[in-house]
Amino acid sequence: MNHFDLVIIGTGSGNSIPGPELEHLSIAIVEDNLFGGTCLNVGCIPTKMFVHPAELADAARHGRSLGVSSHLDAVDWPGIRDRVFGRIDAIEAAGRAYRKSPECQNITVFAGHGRFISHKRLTISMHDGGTQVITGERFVLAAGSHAVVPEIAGLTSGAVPFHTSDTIMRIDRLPDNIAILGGGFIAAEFAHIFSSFGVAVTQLVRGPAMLRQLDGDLSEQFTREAASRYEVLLETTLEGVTSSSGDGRSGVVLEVKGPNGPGTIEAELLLVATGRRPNSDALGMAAAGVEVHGDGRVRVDDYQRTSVEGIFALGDLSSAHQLKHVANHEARVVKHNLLHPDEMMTADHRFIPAAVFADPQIASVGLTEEQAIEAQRPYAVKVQKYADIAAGWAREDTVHFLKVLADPTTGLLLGAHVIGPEAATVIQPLIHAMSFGQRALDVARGQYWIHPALSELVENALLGLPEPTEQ
Ligand SMILES: Cc1cc2nc3c(=O)[nH]c(=O)nc-3n(C[C@H](O)[C@H](O)[C@H](O)COP(=O)(O)OP(=O)(O)OC[C@H]3O[C@@H](n4cnc5c(N)ncnc54)[C@H](O)[C@@H]3O)c2cc1C
Ligand SMILES: NC(=O)c1ccc[n+]([C@@H]2O[C@H](COP(=O)([O-])OP(=O)(O)OC[C@H]3O[C@@H](n4cnc5c(N)ncnc54)[C@H](O)[C@@H]3O)[C@@H](O)[C@H]2O)c1
Repeated sequence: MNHFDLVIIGTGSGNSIPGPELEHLSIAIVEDNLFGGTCLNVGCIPTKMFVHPAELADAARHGRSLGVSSHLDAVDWPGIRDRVFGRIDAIEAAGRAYRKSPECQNITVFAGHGRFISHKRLTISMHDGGTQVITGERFVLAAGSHAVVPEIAGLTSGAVPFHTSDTIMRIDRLPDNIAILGGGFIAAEFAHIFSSFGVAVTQLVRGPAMLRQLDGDLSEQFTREAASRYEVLLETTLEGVTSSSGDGRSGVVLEVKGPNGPGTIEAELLLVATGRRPNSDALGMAAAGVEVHGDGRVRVDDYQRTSVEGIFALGDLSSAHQLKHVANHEARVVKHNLLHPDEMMTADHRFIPAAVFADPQIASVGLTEEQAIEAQRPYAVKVQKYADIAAGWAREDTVHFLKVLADPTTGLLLGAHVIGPEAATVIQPLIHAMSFGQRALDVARGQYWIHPALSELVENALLGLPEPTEQ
C-alpha cells in the first residue's frame, strides 16, 4: 500500500496546487477522466472557442441596422470543432504527460476513480484494471461536479439518446434543429452558438424567464431577445422523451406541457442543461467522515477545510459558485494553507462576478435589486443605457444597459449588472471598485476614461448615482 504526504483528487483547479513550493512532499494525483478537468476539456474554454466563431457567423444580423449587408455562406462545423479540440486535446495530453514526467518526480499520477473506504484511505479503480489502495497525511478534494439529468421518462432510463455539455461539442455535423432543456448558463450559451450557426433552436424553460438568478431587469431583457432569435417556450415542462426515426435520420420526440396544454416537439438532437451536482456522492464522503450539505456540496469553512482535519476541498465540489475563477481562487487558498498551517488564509467570497457569453452578453457582480429589497438594504440605483454613450451610438444600441446599485450613505457599490456588448469586460472596473472598497464617485472622478470607449458606460453610471450622504 502507498502512503503519500498529500493526495489530490481531481485535476481541474486541483492540478494547480503542486509546484516547486511543494516539491518536498510526496504527492498522489488521482484523476478519473480527462486531465485538466471540466473548464479545459468540456467547459469554459471550448464553449468560448465556439462562441467567438458564432459571433462572427451572426455578424450579418448586427450589420443590418448599420447599413452593412452581408450573408453567411457556410459554417464548417467539423473544421471549427477540430480546431477547438485540436488545441485542447493537446493541452490535456501535455498536462498528463508533464505530471508523469521526471520533472515531477515527487508526483504519482493514478488514472482511475478514487473513493474513500475509511478515514484518509482511498481505493482507486484503475482504468487499466485492478484497484489500488492509497493513504495520505493530507487530502485536497477537487473532484468537481457533473451534469444533472432530471428524472424524466426516456432520459434516465437511457432509452433515448441525448447530449449534455460533455458531448454536444463533439458531434459530427450540425443538426438542422436542436431542442435545449433548461434556462440557465449552459442553455443560454449553446442556444446562442447553435442559432448563430443556423440551427433552429427550441428552448424549453420551466420558469417564466431565462437566467432567473440574475437581476430581474437583465433576465427579462435577455429572455425577450432570446425569444426574438429562436423559439423559447416558457413555463413549459418536459414530460417524456421517445426516439423517432424517419428519412434515414433519427431524433427525439418531446412530450411537453406548456401554458397552452400538452403537445409534442420533434428535434434532431436534445441537449439537457439542467444544472450540475457536486461529485461527492461517488467519493465515499461518509466513509471518510467528511460532512456534506443536502445539495451534495462538501462542507468547508472559510479556510477551505472540511470537517476532517487535514482534508481540504475546493471548487465545484464544495462551492455554491460553480465558476472557474472561484475554483482557481480556492485552489490558491488551499495551497497557501497547506504550506502555512499556522498562518492560514481565508477565501474571499465577497464579490464573485459571473458572465454569460451569449448574445447579448451578460455580466454581474454583487447584489441584485431583488436581493437588496429582500435584505431590506437601502440602495441607490442608476441604469445607464448604451444608447446614451457614444460607443452605443456607433452600435445603434437602443436596448442594453448597465445597472449599478450603491449604498446611499457611503457611496460604496453593492452590485453591478451589465447586459450588452462586451459586458464581461465592461464590468471589470466595478469588480475592482467593490473588491478594494472604492466609492463610486471616487472611481468615476479619480481617473481618466478613454473616449469614446465602451468603458464610458461605467463612468456615466457612477456619475449618475446620487452623492453619498456621508462625506
Ligand atoms: C459547459 C460549461 C461551460 C462553463 N463555462 C464557464 C465559464 O465560462 N466561466 C466560468 O468561470 N466557469 C464556467 N464553467 C464552470 C467551470 O467549468 C467549473 O466551475 C470549474 O471547471 C470547476 O473546477 P473544479 O476544479 O472544481 O472541477 P473540475 O474541473 O470539474 O475537476 C474535477 C476533476 O475531478 C475528477 N474526478 C471527479 N471525481 C473523481 C473521483 N472520484 N476520482 C478521481 N477523479 C475524480 C473529474 O474527472 C475532473 O477532472 C462552465 C462549465 C460548463 C460545464
Ligand atoms: N459563463 C459561465 O460562467 C458559465 C457557463 C456555463 C456554465 N457555468 C456554470 O455551470 C453551472 C451549470 O450550468 P447550467 O446551465 O447547467 O445550470 P444553471 O443552474 O445555470 O441552470 C439550470 C437550468 O435548468 C433548469 N432546470 C433544472 N432542473 C430542471 C428540470 N428538471 N426540468 C427543466 N429545467 C430544469 C433550471 O430552472 C435552470 O434554468 C452554472 O450554474 C454555472 O455556474 C458557467
